[in-house]
Amino acid sequence: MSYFSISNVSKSYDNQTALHPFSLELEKGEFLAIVGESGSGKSTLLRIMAGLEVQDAGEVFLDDEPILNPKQKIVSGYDEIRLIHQNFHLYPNSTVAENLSRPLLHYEREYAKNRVEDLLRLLGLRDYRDRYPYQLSGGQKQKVAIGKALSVEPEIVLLDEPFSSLDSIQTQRLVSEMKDTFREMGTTVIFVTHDLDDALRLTDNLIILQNGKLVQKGSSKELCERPKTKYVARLFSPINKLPDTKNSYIRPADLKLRTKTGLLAHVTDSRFLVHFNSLQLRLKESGLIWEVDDPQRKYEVGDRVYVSWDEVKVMNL
Ligand SMILES: Nc1ncnc2c1ncn2[C@@H]1O[C@H](COP(=O)(O)OP(=O)(O)OP(=O)(O)O)[C@@H](O)[C@H]1O
Repeated sequence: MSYFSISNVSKSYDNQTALHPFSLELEKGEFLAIVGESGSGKSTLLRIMAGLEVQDAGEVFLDDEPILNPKQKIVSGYDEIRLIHQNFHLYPNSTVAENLSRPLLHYEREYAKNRVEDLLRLLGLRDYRDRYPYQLSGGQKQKVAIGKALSVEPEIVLLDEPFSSLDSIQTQRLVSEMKDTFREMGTTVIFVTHDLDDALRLTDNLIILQNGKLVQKGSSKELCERPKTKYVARLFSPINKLPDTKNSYIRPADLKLRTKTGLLAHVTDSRFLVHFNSLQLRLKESGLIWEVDDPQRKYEVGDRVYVSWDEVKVMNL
């Protein structure tokens, strides 16, 4: 059996299925991101993994030991598996160093002291050790919250959208810093998020969850090039339906714009984006509206263009 193993775990609330039978095997030190829209069952799954939620069926094992749920264990949860979410709690009247040492009250004093020093170094918070939470930025507060969870040296860290209160630049920086910290500690990490970009900053090992079901597992390249469903395909870009087909689609970046040969269309809208212009086209014959990338910024609203593509780029979903 793998280091962390989830076997056919499922859960319903009031006869509504939140999680269909879900299985997963992770090795020690592995990083995994679970991506899914709101309500797809991500938090339910993490809470079951952490022993904080009673599942209807299935089992979770860490190092061959069963993780017991709140019905089976008096004090629910485990020091070895820490769940970190957005609504972090810091002690407002305690400094950064005191916040980090609070979970270590029952540990030997010397050990606790060294552990806090290690965490301050790992998290780049040494200059802030004597500050109070109100004197910190949102990103620094979140780092202290993550540090609190890491103080007891968990084997597994479950991140439940912990960065959603931060802006995207803070999130990018924090995710890459945390990645180094987790690597240095050898921690196994599962990160759930609705944002594929955030997920990819941590790892390329992805699971896509939709309506409580695992729809696809793989690297970003595999999921982008061979998505199994429209939902997976749309995580990477909009998709355009080919005329006169039932389920064939093409991505805006895979379309070529020409002044001759192809499907005739008119440019109805153009947006200037960082790396290309995003055009909206109306196809003459079918009337379909398509999105097309124009990396050369060549076309303008009202232009006539011809669109073509490579058959290998067509996705049948
Ligand atoms: N305690 C509960 N009682 C009843 N229904 C619940 C409960 N917790 C979750 N659900 C339902 O289960 C489904 C999955 O919820 P869950 O919170 O796991 O999804 P999620 O992917 O984490 O969503 P979000 O990203 O919005 O947090 C949702 O339909 C939700 O309404």
